[in-house]
Amino acid sequence: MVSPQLLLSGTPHTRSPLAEACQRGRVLALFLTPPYQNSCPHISAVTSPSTNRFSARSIKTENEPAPKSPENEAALSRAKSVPALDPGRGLFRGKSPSPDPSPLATTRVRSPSPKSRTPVKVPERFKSPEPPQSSTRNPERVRSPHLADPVHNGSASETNGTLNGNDDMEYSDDQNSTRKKVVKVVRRVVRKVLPSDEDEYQKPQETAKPEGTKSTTLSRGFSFKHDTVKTEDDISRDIKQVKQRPVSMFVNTGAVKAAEVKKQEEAPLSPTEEAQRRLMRIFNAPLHTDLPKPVPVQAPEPRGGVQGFCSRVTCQTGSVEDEQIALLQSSHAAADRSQVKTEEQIAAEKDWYGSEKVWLVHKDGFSLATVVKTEAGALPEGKVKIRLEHDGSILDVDEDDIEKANPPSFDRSEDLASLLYLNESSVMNCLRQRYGGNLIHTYAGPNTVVINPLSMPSMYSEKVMHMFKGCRREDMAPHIYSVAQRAYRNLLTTRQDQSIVLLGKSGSGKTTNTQHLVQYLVSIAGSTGKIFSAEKWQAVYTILEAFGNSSTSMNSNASRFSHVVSLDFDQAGQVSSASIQTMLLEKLRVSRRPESESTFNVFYFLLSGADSSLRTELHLNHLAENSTFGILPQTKVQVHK
Ligand SMILES: Nc1ncnc2c1ncn2[C@@H]1O[C@H](COP(=O)(O)OP(=O)(O)OP(=O)(O)O)[C@@H](O)[C@H]1O
Repeated sequence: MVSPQLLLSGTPHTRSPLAEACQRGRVLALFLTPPYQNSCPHISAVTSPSTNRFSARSIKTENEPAPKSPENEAALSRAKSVPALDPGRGLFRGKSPSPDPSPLATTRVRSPSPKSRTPVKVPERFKSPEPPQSSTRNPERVRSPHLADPVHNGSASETNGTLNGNDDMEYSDDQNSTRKKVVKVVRRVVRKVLPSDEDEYQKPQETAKPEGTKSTTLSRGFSFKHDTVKTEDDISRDIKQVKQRPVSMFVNTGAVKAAEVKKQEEAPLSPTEEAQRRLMRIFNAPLHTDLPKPVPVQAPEPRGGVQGFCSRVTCQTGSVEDEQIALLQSSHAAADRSQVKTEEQIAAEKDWYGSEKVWLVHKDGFSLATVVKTEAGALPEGKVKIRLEHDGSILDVDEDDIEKANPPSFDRSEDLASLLYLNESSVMNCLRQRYGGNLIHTYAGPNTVVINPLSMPSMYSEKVMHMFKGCRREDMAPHIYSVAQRAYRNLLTTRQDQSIVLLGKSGSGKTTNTQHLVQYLVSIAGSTGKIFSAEKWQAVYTILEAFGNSSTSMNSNASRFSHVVSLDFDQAGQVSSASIQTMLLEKLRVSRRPESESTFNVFYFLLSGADSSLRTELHLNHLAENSTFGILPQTKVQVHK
């Protein structure tokens, strides 16, 4: 299962990559600002461009000054007492946090939007439904204007049926049953002719409606997910989803994916889905047996100079951590060595080129083949004869379906840009070979591709960090720490802003890698007066995650907002302040959450933290026990110093 990829770039900051990234969707960005800059003007480059109209509008609205009103003034005065989330005025700047930071921290990490929110005029049809009218009331008062006249054709009454269910008392039973039948038939026909998303969306609600639950007074054009009475099962299911998260992230995702794959086998796939499945097949396929065996894990001898490997850590103990270091070192050394070829290798490569190896691209991935030479005119134009390597079968295929293969020495190439033949199959083959050897990071020119390992490898530790400290990019194996190191080094040598933008689909590891970047920078650079630390960052992020993360079909702890982290450095190269700006929070999830996905984590945390009297008071006493999330009431408030 797996392998969403993640593209990272650690290049000197310019507006264009960020703007481009933002146009593509949700991104994470990390800015490093040298000492001469007190504020970071680039955040606007992240916030303003967006192709998502809804998001763009909400940002714009939120940033506009609000009209003066008592409420707004109160909000403004509140905002004044809270440090703004300007990049230059970081959360961690200045004094250490007060001993009881929890309420303040929550406010301080808020997106700056509320203080200037413009009241939105809600169109009449989008307003919350009125409470159901009592049947003793005068029907004239509650009747919808659409039903001023008695309706006999059924369809019209269906459109408004839920608005005036009680009004129908004036009809006789016979009329009612006939009407209902007609409504059913019309509804069925309409659904068949015009199957819409909305219908699909409403279907589960109808089936899930518990017996005895009255229809809610909703217009057909808009409905709230929670307007149907939520059963204990629904709530417990949501709780379970969150509970399962820390235990087995990928088992969950895998189960969902497996179910999806089954479904998709029946339905035609979109090009994106098809590409995703092809990717999964490639990464799940066993490694090609003809390829050279992985280089034995052993630390190379430390060498100095520009081309030498920057080896600060030697492996003595043989722990898992050391193995990882040795693996990185040996793969880098092997890549280095591959530039100097022995006579044997040169001869083997000559053979390779002489036999003209190609990749045959097919729907399951690509297969190695050799072009069979034929006489001119023996094959129709545009066709080529090949012999597949794995079973020796001869095929006539389209020229467009083959791509040139690189010699095996390029299989674990550290930089995709250095491949002799740069095509999709060769790139995938290189990534696949590296992934099979536990090497999830690969350079792609100035960028770095990271493949989600779906496990917790020991490639992130202080020891590994130390290995990268002070090194140059060419002396280091590809790693997320080398991205951070390169940005830090550039910052110190050029005194220019640096940015690292993380791109990738949901679940590809943007958040995880941001954590590693921050951790690396703060532990390597240090922090002035310990104002900033990895623990403080983690504490802030815990709160952000509670309010902005939820379980989705792609990721059981998906961030439903974008954020920009800025680190400011002083003359000594230490972190002097940090800030985080959040944007594009998927607020709609509160009122309209997608089927089989949860709402924001904080709701489940609150439920699990409520004591029994509060639960009884709120009629929540039938919910699962407090320990559902492993958060006990007395320990649920954690103060991070
Ligand atoms: N390099 C990695 N090493 C270990 N685990 C990883 C790595 N990258 C991702 N993961 C795991 O994959 C899961 C998803 O990662 P993460 O939440 O960072 O993805 P994301 O891109 O931020 O997703 P979203 O956009 O939905 O928020 C996490 O459980 C994380 O532990």
